Amino acid sequence: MTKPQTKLSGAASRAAATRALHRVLNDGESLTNALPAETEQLDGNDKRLAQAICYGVLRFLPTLNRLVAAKLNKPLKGKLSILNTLLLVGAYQLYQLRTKDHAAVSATVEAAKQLKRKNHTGLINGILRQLLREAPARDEQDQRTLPDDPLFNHPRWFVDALQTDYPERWQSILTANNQHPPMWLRVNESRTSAAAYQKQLLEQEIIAHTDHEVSSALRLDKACSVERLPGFSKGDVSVQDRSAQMAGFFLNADASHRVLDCCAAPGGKTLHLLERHQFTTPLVALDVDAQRLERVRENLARQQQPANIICADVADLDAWWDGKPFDRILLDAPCSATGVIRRHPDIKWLRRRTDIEALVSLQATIMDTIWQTLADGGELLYATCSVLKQENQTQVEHFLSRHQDANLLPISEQSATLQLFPETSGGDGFFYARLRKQS
Ligand SMILES: C[S@@+](CC[C@H](N)C(=O)[O-])C[C@H]1O[C@@H](n2cnc3c(N)ncnc32)[C@H](O)[C@@H]1O
Repeated sequence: MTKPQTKLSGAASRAAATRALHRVLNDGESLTNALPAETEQLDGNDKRLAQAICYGVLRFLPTLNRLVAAKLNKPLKGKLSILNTLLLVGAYQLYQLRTKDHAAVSATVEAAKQLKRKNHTGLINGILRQLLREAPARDEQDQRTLPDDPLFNHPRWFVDALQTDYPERWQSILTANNQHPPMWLRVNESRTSAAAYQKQLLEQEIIAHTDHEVSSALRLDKACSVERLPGFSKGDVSVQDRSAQMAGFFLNADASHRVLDCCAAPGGKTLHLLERHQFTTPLVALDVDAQRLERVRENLARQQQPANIICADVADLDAWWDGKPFDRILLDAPCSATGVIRRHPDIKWLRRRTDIEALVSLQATIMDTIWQTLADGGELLYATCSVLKQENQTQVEHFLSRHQDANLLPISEQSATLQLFPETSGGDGFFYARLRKQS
């Protein structure tokens, strides 16, 4: 006889979350890959629960690790390390989810069986019950406050880097990184306005807010599935953070320009450019990653937009460039992604200090190479979703010192370049610099 569905599915979501987290924490895989692979078989609610658990555990990993480690006689290592991950999953639920305590404990114990650790259900049950006994009372939001972490649940190297770069605001950046990001939409302004689409959303009982700076942006009060968004399938609207939407405006393109988007996948910014301009010469969307380029193709098909898609290493000009200069180049560079930790908390544990040096060097190589393909008088928009100066201001300063024919064009009347932080605008951490080639 099959067991009652509720019990089984509750355990399945905890087991799936544990496996996905284990792939991230032990195998170094990204959550973007691991989570869909592990939750494929789950229904909608269980998928959402597994996702919430994974994000939460990654946001508060050091704190949860400490809570669990204090209850273990010896660390759970090697083949038993999956049990440690399961305990993190259990501890997170007890502190931060509204699930009834007994349900959270029993579903997590049941998950141990699904993870083929039947012999350890007693251990899991005992530790979770100990944690529960010692946990503080639930607050008005029905949550328990997790103990503070001196590094705000971030790796030491990153905290050090932020303290150096931003002595005034490093703490608020770290705090913001552990919060849920809002869902932002980009309205296709060639078809409708953000204000008009906001009204359409309201008819579906979806509350959205316009943005004082980014005309295409709408922030949703509550995230929802894209199927609920009117006109999503035909490209009336896309999901894109407000900071990322700025690229489409800062590139300063017009329809007569020959445009290169040289790190284009998965195509969010390419599409925005195509929505904004009916280019007479097809925009070139290039990326080195063939799989990610498939996403560009899908996105273009959804919007029925044309582009010249090229799979190549942008630094290998012989492989892809026809020698015709570009008037505008968007370089949305490969970067540490430290500005989008809210959306990808796994970045905190996957990224290493040494990766930054390698990324800075790759960015410089790409910038130097594509500068050759820019027309005299043309403009390059350099963008990253990083908050580290090395990849941003310092990178641009070094570029300017290497290229006497490059001038920095101010982003606004107030600032030469723009560094956005996750805590200020409700958008992600992003950096923009506009560079013009002398004619
Ligand atoms: C920040 S992502 C781009 C996001 C994209 N612009 C968007 O808005 O959807 C950086 C991209 O750079 C690509 N990339 C990294 N090294 C590259 C290289 N040498 N040549 C071309 N693309 C590269 C990666 O595959 C990745 O898709």
